[in-house]
Amino acid sequence: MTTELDDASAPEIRSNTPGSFPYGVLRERHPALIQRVRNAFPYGPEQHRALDALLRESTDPAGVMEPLPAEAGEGDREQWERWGSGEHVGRSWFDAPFLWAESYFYRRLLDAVGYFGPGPWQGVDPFRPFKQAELESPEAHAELATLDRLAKEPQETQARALLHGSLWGNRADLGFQLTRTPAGTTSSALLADDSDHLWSLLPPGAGNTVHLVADNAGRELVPDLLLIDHLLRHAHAARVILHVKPHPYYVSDATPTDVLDALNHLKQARGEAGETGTRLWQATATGHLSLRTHPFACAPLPYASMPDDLRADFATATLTILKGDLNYRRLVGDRAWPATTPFPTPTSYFPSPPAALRTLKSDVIVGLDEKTEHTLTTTEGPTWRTTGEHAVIQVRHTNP
Ligand SMILES: O=P(O)(O)OC[C@@]1(O)O[C@H](CO)[C@@H](O)[C@@H]1O
Repeated sequence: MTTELDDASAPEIRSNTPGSFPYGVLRERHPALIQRVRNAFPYGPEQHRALDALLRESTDPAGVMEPLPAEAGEGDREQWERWGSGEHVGRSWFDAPFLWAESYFYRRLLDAVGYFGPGPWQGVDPFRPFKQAELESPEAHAELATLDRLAKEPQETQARALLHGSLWGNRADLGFQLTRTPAGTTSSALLADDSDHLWSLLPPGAGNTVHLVADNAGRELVPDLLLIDHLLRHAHAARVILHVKPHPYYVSDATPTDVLDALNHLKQARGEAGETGTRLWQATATGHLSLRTHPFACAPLPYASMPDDLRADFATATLTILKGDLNYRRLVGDRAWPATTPFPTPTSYFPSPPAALRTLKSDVIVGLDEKTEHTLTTTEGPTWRTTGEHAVIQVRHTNP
């Protein structure tokens, strides 16, 4: 789905420029993450050796991507071949597309800690302690308590608050927190706000199907579930399909276990939050809310390359809500687009109207007006793209 035009006007982002955001992710964020994972589990010498090797290999600008280990199943290898391992393995981590290198890093990290087994660490999510701590944080409990007050507000106010809760929940991303400096003087701001379009696509009682492609677990997934409950309860959606990752990925990305944790967290809460948890639990039993774990959710590729079965699934949606930074990169393509590129241009291939709810945590951005881009660049320098202080709600409201 990549055209020569894309390559010329919007080259793919790579990590080979010292001082750039992607270079920092490979050189600083990944080593910090490996250290956190080591500290969180009593891994044995085998896992520590594998982590050492991955650290050396992936942070050395002269290092090359090693292949998946021999234990990786035939199916998995074939899948990674389809996703481009033949082209990138054996070459520099820094010269590969940033999206590809990052995704492969997570796949290799899971291997290093024995996630794919066999062995005692098989299936043990190396990021689970961080996700759980976040769910149990005072902030997470305080957020739930505000629901009792919100329930007394008019429905429109509730809808707006829950949409914004889901959007800004994306700031609570554990990977991002590894190297984020405390918020400065800049105030958080929505740089594009198509929320009226979003609601206009979901008239109540129209039997709408909403797909929500989740991002992080914990303090992002909980507000996502609250938004889903609102959509179902007020008939903006007759049915919601929640897409999560089939296995751990990008530190805090949500898996089915995380959905279960979040639902239990809600169900066990008092007041409105508890009632929401019970309703969502019932919605799964009746099929009004269902889960998807397509393998492509962990692919190192943009959605423009999605397989036919996933394309057919998304095509059933009245609206597909894509959460977070990584989904944004995959939706528009991880490319140095001019920031003023209209949002419908790089998303024209998507088989249903897409809505991106994203806080800005990487360089990619489209759909801004010239004045906004100019003001941000002159007042904040290039970091406005990556601090997570800004956000967008962008909707392409037409079918392809
Ligand atoms: O998708 P999310 O959770 O919003 O963000 C993922 C993220 O933290 O990971 C990448 C760097 O590691 C960046 O693209 C982005 O900031």
